[in-house]
Amino acid sequence: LKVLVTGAAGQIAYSLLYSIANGDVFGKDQSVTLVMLDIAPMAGVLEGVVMELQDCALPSLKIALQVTIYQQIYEVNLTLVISTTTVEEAFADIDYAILVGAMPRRQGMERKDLLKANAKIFKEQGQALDKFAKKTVKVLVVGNPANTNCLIALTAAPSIPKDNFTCLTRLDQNRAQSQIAARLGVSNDCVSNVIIWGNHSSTQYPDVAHASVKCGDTESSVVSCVKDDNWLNGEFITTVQKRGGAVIAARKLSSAMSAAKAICDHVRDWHFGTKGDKWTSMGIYSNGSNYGIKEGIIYSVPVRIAPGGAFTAVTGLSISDFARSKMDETAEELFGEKLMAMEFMS
Ligand SMILES: NC(=O)c1ccc[n+]([C@@H]2O[C@H](COP(=O)([O-])OP(=O)(O)OC[C@H]3O[C@@H](n4cnc5c(N)ncnc54)[C@H](O)[C@@H]3O)[C@@H](O)[C@H]2O)c1
Ligand SMILES: O=C(O)C[C@H](O)C(=O)O
Repeated sequence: LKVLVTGAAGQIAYSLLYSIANGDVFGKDQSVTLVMLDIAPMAGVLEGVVMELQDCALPSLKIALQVTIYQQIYEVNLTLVISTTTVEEAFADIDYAILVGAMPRRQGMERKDLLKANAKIFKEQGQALDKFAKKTVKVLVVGNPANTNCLIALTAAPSIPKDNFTCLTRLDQNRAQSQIAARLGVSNDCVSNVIIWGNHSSTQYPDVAHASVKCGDTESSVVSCVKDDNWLNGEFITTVQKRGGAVIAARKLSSAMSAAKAICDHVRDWHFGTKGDKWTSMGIYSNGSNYGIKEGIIYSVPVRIAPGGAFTAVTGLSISDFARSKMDETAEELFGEKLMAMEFMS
């Protein structure tokens, strides 16, 4: 497997690269060529990250480690990591593109305020995917605003199927799941089937109407266990919607460790599939057939994934009037971002 991580000298990648190299995403027995891309001024930092990866002396490594910085090649553990500063090299024949590289927001900004700065990165990288990547490449867009950047990349890569493009809302799902687990005093893995609808923004709708919690052998609905609709329809939703901002206010930097963990969860599920009747949320291209969401945006919905990566949106879930209005509000924001992106691109 050839796996590209962009923004490889940045703070999310600092956690993410370790997990991939350690076999936590594709398995310990899968050999992976890890391609690390950052912009030329970051080549020195990238070199330091590669040194650290080498110094981890990871035991299970079938991961390819070949390092090419300034034309130097280091061989590590008889395997190869390629680190590069050119887009052509980075995107050649890749199986996964994890597109992290982009400007993060600072305190007081909304994620869509980054569109002007980041849109052109995703146009260029969409074009590179179109030209150099395998046509089966699976693309995960993380850089914000993630949904609209994903749409920009997809539009610039017409030779790659639309279903190969996703954006990250797993961090929101993990946040929602952990809020519920904490409220009920259970461990996080007891809670399942939380849904994130729509945009990775403060209009997203974290929905627990179909979520369940497992205590021992019994599985019950989250709504019946929490027994507090005011909290579920109020503070719970706003906490999840605003969590990214709260982390920025506290850390003066946007989330990185939890973002890297969510990327690993997203890619692992996309690679190996979801289990049984469980689902997960991902931003996917809306073709107009799911839950009345119009065509032409990247909108987060629950999906089930087959081993190997084919996913289908979960259909037939009942949608309350409250949910309907939240789902429409976040779709509307995405159509607004799409218009803005088109202006910046023209
Ligand atoms: N979707 C999510 O859940 C989620 C979560 C956290 C952060 N993010 C977003 O992820 C992005 C990265 O966050 P970070 O904290 O790692 O930022 P960072 O500033 O620490 O790192 C970003 C890296 O990207 C590099 N970069 C910039 N332009 C590039 C290009 N054209 N090609 C390759 N690399 C490029 C920068 O040089 C830098 O090293 C931000 O946009 C942030 O808002 C999204
Ligand atoms: O909030 C941000 O800007 C970073 C990231 O999207 C997050 O949700 O933590």
